[in-house]
Amino acid sequence: MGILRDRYRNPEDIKELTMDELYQLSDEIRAFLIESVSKTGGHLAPNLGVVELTVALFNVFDLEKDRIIYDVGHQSYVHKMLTHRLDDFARLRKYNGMSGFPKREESRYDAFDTGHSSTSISAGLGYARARDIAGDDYNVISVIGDGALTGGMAFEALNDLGFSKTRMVVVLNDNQMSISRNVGGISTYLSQLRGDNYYEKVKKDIQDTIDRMPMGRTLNTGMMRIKNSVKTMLVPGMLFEDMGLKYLGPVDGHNIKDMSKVLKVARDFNGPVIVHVRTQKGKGYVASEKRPDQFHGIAPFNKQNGEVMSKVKVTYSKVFGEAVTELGRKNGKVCAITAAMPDGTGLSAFKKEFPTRFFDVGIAEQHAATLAAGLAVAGMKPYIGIYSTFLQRAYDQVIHDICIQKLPVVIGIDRAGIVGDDGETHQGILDLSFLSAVPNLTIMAPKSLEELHNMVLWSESFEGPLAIRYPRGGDPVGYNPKALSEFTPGKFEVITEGIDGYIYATGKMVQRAEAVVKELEGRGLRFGIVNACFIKPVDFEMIRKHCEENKAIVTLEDNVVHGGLGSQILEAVNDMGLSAAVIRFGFRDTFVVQGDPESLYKHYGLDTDSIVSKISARLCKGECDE
Ligand SMILES: Cc1ncc(C[n+]2csc(CCOP(=O)(O)OP(=O)(O)O)c2C)c(N)n1
Ligand SMILES: CC(=O)[C@@H](O)[C@H](O)COP(=O)(O)O
Ligand SMILES: [Mg+2]
Repeated sequence: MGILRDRYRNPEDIKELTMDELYQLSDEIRAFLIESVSKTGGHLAPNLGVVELTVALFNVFDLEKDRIIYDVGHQSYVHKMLTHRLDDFARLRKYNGMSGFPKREESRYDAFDTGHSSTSISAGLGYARARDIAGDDYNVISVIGDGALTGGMAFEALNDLGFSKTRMVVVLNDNQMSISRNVGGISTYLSQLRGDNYYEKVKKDIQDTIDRMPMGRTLNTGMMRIKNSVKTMLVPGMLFEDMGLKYLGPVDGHNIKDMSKVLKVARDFNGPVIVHVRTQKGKGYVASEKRPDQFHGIAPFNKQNGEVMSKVKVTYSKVFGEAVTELGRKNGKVCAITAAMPDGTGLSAFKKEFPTRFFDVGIAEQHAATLAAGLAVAGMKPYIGIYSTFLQRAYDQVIHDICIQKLPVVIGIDRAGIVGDDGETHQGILDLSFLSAVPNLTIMAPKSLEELHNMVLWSESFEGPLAIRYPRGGDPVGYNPKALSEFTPGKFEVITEGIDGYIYATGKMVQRAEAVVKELEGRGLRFGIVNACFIKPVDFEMIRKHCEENKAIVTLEDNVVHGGLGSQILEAVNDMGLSAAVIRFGFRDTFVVQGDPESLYKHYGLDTDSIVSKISARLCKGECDE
C-alpha cells in the first residue's frame, strides 16, 4: 500500500510516519513528479531536488500555523502535492489550471505569491515582523536557492534581517545551479562551504606545515592563535555569521534525518538563522541529473528517454543570439550580457564564440543594465538579452544609467507579450508602457524572425539607447513575410493598402492582423495593414495622412493598452489636432493569467472573432476610443 495516495491526507500526517516511511513517501513523490510533469511540462529538475527537503520541512514545522515562502516558487510542486493539490497536477500551468508557483488564492498553505527571484527573505521578514508586533508565535521559513541568492534583493533582506535579529529561518537550497550552472563570488563561496571538512582540511595542512618546519614544535603554541584566527575566517558560513545570522550546515539535503535535526535547531533558535542545505538538482531521474539545465523548465517529454515531444525549430531567442554573434564576428566592440539566462536568451551562442566579451552576471538584472552602461561609456557596443518581465527589475538603471546618458546599449527584450504557462508574474505585457515613457529610448518590434535578424544587424550603427522586443517561441511554420531590412526611426511599413481603415499592428500581432483583415472583408470593410515596427517614435506622418483621408485606425498590440502603441497613436492624433476613429486592442488594465496563448487571446478579447466583432460594431455604431 502506498503512502502518498493511501495514507497521507494532511500536513500533520507527516509527523506520524517513521523515518523509513518518510523515505518511501519521498520515493512516491519523486515518481509522481516524473510521471506527471512528463505529460504537462514544468519545472521538473528544481522539484526533484527538493523532495526530501520539503518532506523534512513538513516533518519539523507546523503547516497549520508556520509560514513557508519559496523563492521563485518554481520548486513548490512538492509543497503543493502535500497540501491537497495532488489531483490538480493534471492541469499544472494550464488555462484555468493549477499555477506552477505558490498562489495564496489557490491555498491557505501558500504564504506568498512568488515567480520572480530573490523576494522570499524580504517577504519572510515582513511576516516575522508582523508576527512579533502582533505577539504571535508562528515560525517563518524562507526557502531560497543558490541562484536566487545571487539576486541583490536577497542581500538587501539578509542585511536587514541580520541587523534586526528578527527570529526567522532561511533555508539555502544549494545545488550549484541557477538555470545553468550558477555563477558569481557567492556561488564560489558556497561551493567552498559545501566541501564537508573544508576547515578541518585547511587546519591539517597548516599543522603539517608547522610540524615540518625546523622549529615547528616550539612554534606550535604561537601558531594556536593563528589557527584560531584562521578558524574564524574559514569556519563555514562566516559571511552569514558576520551579517548577524546563525549559520547551520552544510547538511545533506537528501538526508531527511539530518535535515530534521538541523531544522529543529533552527526552529528553536531565538534569532535569524540560515540553514545551508546541499542538494542535487534533478535528482532521481537520469536525464534530469545529466541535464539539470535542460530539465529546469521542460516541455512535455518522453519519460523513457527524456526527449522533448514538440520542438519549435527556430525561436526568436535563437535568431537574436545568432544575430548578435554575427555582429560580434565583425565588430570587436560588440559584447553580450545576460542575467543568469544564457540559454533562454539565445546568448549561449555568443558565449561560445566570444567568452571574453560575454558576461553572465547571475540573477542581477539591475547590475546587468548598469554594467552595459559602463561598457558603453568605455566604447563598447553592449547587447543585453533579458525577458520583458525581468527587465522590470532594471527600470531605474535603464533610465538613470543608459537613457539620460544616451548610451548605445541595445536591449533585446525576449518573452515580450504572452509567455503562457508561467502566468501573471511572467507575462511580458508592460514593457511598451513602462519604456515608452522614457526619453531618448527608441523601441522596435519585428513582425517576423527574419525582421528580428535584420533589426539586430541594423542596430549596430544605431547611436542611442535601443530596445527591440520579441515574443517567446518562434513563428508558426510557413509565416515568411517580406522582412524589412532598412529601418528609419518613426517610419512604419504599409503592408497592404486599405479603403475603410488600417490596422496598425506591432510584432507578432501583424500575423493576427492578417486574419482580421480577411474577416473584415467578409463584412464589407476593407482594411489595410501597417507594420508598426517602431513603437517609439511612432510615424506621425502616416497617422496624419490616414486621419486626413478619414481612415479608421485600429491598433493591435500584445501589451497593456495603457501607454502602449495604441496610446501613442491616440496621443499623436490628439496632439496634431486631428480626429479619427481610433480603436485600440491590447490587454485592458489587467494581469494576464496562465494558459496557452490562444486561450488567453480569447479570454482577453484579442482573438480574431472578438476583434472583428468589435470593429464592425464600433464602425457601424460610430463609437470609438477617440
Ligand atoms: C528576477 C528573476 N530573474 C530571472 C528569473 C528566471 N529564473 C527562474 S529560476 C532561476 C534560477 C534559480 O536558481 P535557484 O534559486 O538556485 O533555484 P534552483 O532552480 O536551482 O532550485 C532563474 C534565473 C526569475 N524567476 N526572476
Ligand atoms: C521560473 C522562471 O522564472 C523561469 O524558469 C522561467 O519559467 C523560464 O521561462 P521560459 O521557459 O520562457 O524560458
Ligand atoms: Mg540552485
